[in-house]
Amino acid sequence: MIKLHNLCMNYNLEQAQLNVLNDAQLSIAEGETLAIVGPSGSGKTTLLTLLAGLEQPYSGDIMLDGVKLNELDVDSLADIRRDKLGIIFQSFHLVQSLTALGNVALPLEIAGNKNSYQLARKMLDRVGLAEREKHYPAQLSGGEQQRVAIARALVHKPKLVLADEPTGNLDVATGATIIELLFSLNMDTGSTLVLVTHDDEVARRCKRIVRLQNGKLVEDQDHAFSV
Ligand SMILES: Nc1ncnc2c1ncn2[C@@H]1O[C@H](COP(=O)(O)OP(=O)(O)OP(=O)(O)O)[C@@H](O)[C@H]1O
Repeated sequence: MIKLHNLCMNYNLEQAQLNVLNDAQLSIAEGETLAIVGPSGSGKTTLLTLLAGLEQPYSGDIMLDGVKLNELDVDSLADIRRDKLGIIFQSFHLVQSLTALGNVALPLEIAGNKNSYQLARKMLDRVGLAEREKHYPAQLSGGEQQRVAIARALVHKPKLVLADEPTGNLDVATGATIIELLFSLNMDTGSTLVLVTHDDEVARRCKRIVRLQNGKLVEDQDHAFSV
């Protein structure tokens, strides 16, 4: 489903170049759950941004279902995001002027789905927020906002879900609930899940763990998937 081939990503600093990814290789099969771990600044978010087609690599290929994202223009990348991707960020990224229901319905509205509000309502119910559909993000707690964000990311049943530190802004107990919800919904939809995390326990919930080390992706061979 996903194949990274000789992926390189550099950022230009004032006097030098920062090589964040250096010939990184990775294959992810359909339906897999994969955690990306590594020290702060190792390039985890950069990698997720590339997988989402939000940035272009310096060189190398990012293939999603056989299509090279690095050869597409911004409009085609936006189409792929709309049709195939669900993205969950650490800081929720909800639209503040829309209600919880409006936020969840948004991806379906954009795709022209005629049942968008009906499906969004069902999804809000699934994340336990049916009673809060008319509330705006500012009226919800961090954990509730992240539940809305997860509902929004999954409502159109994307093939690929990308989550960047989804519990990073939440307390431990709320974070654990959010992770349970994310894995349970992911199991329902059968989507591929790529998750960036600093939390070993969260990483161990995934079928595979891949470590970013000096710009390369190294599979954690000791990780025995036991869920
Ligand atoms: N737009 C940018 N311009 C210049 N440097 C950048 C840019 N984006 C990221 N970087 C640098 O690239 C490196 C990798 O950043 P990235 O955010 O991908 O790391 P990370 O592993 O996700 O870190 P953390 O765990 O702290 O979130 C860092 O040194 C960062 O400062």
